[in-house]
Amino acid sequence: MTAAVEVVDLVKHYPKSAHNAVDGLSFRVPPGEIFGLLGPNGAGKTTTVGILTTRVVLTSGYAAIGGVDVARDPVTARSKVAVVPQRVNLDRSLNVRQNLLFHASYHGIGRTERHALASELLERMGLADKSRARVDDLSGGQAQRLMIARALIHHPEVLFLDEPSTGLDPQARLFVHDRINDLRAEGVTVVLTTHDMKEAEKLSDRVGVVDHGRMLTVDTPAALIKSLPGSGTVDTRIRPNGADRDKLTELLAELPGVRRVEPLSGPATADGTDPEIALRLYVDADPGSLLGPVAAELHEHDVVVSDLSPGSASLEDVFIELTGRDLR
Ligand SMILES: Nc1ncnc2c1ncn2[C@@H]1O[C@H](COP(=O)(O)OP(=O)(O)OP(=O)(O)O)[C@@H](O)[C@H]1O
Repeated sequence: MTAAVEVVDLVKHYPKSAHNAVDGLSFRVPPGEIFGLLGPNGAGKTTTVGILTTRVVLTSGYAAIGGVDVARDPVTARSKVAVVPQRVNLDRSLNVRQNLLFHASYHGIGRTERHALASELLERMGLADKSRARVDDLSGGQAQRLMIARALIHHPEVLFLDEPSTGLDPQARLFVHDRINDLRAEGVTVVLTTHDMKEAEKLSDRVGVVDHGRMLTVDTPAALIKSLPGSGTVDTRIRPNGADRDKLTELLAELPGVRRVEPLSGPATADGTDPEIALRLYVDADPGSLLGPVAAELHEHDVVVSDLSPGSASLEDVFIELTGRDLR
């Protein structure tokens, strides 16, 4: 089956740059998949999306949309893609509906069809009553929904969404997530770039983690989490009661089945002398089976335990494990 997106040994070198922004990147997205393209700041995601949407010229390698080579036939490739950027780039001189009509006419859609499509998309994006509103009068969430409507008007095969819910309130975010899931049902391929690991985990069929212009791993969020050493967790909130915190952390880390222990942020007491602390234990064993031994160890050192709960690692843990904690 022809891939919706195919990238092979892709390289992008910006002039005067000391290193390649994209440095031998390869991945494949089958039609109808929601693919999360993840990576730290500067990893090369925007550049890759820029190449796939024909806004950036590749240095070497191959990039194709629905089998169309973006370097050889950018016009056809462009007709198959749509982009929803992070920043609002609507035409402020046009009203809401006109933004859609103008975009449809740019893509050669006839008058009757473009009016019907505009009405349908405004309805679907919850903007029917904003049809004549000025772009400047839209909220952030409404502008985002209008950009998604605009992106969909020429029936793209692949939709690139850049940080789709940054700055949206929970209601608007859920609405956008539901619409993205609708696209999956309709067979539209979605490439999602986001720094929100919860969003990526929730929406993506598979994710690819990029760093320094290279693909580190590609798999389903569940498989990536499962592959993480210590993919189970035990969270505990304790008051050390005078016990040495570093020593406690060491003792917990030495329990059989515990791989490592990390502090989670937690509230401190007013005087700061004996603050309550929250720790996360990453465990190889079944997290439930460790609750007893952890409680016993803490009890032995007179520590007050206010919470002890089993859980599982998250996509964020996978991301940090792969790309490290250093700021970029
Ligand atoms: N127009 C440009 N000219 C020169 N260097 C660039 C240009 N655009 C990006 N870069 C560099 O290329 C590298 C990759 O940047 P890119 O924007 O693709 O990363 P990103 O993963 O999208 O980052 P972010 O998550 O911050 O958006 C970075 O080192 C960046 O500084």
